[in-house]
Amino acid sequence: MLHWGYDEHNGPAHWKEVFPVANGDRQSPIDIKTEETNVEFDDTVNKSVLTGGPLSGTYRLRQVHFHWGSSDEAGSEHAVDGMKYAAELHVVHWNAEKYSSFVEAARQSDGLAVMAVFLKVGECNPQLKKITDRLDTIRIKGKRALFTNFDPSCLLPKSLDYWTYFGSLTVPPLLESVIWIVLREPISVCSEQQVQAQIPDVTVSVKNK
Ligand SMILES: COc1cccc(N2C=Cc3cc(S(N)(=O)=O)sc3S2(=O)=O)c1
Ligand SMILES: [Zn+2]
Repeated sequence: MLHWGYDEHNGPAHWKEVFPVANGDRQSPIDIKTEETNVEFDDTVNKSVLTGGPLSGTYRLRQVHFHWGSSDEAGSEHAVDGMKYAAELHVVHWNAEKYSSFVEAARQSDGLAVMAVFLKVGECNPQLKKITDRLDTIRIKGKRALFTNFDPSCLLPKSLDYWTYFGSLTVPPLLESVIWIVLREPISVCSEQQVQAQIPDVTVSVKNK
């Protein structure tokens, strides 16, 4: 396998040939089975509130990127009760309190925290417009768009209910260093905001200056 990808010759079935951690016990993505998961609440106060979530300490924003597929039915990486969404937004952070660099953090079991937000096709999303308007400039895999003062929290849905689990990067190097926070409520994107990338399933990264 020359370089990992999503084709027959270099797709997920082959990744373990170069990244043996693919056979690990906390590989992502997973299919979230809601009937088996409790949304965590801190019930030590008189009304249930989510406090701090699963993270101890603060995780520094590293990058935001999307995953999508060649159809609206199978673009997300995680699934909920077997159902996939049109796309999935990942907001990648690293534990800058405990580790001195992102690459070092990426090798630690509590080094990374990625918030995943599902995208469904519906009304146009004015917040997402800041990114989708720029997708035309990064149609080719590997190209990057630089944004200044981009606050990813503007992309979040109303409810911050989430599922969380200890997992991995979903693409090579597949490091088992990610605390996943998967939001239950999807955000919407309209078809005009979807750029048909020349290579489906390409992951584009948006990096702030
Ligand atoms: C040592 O080089 C490293 C170390 C750690 C991460 C990466 N990266 C490559 C894959 C990858 C996968 C991500 S996902 N889809 O699970 O959110 S985030 C991410 S990355 O940070 O760009 C490169
Ligand atoms: Zn991702």
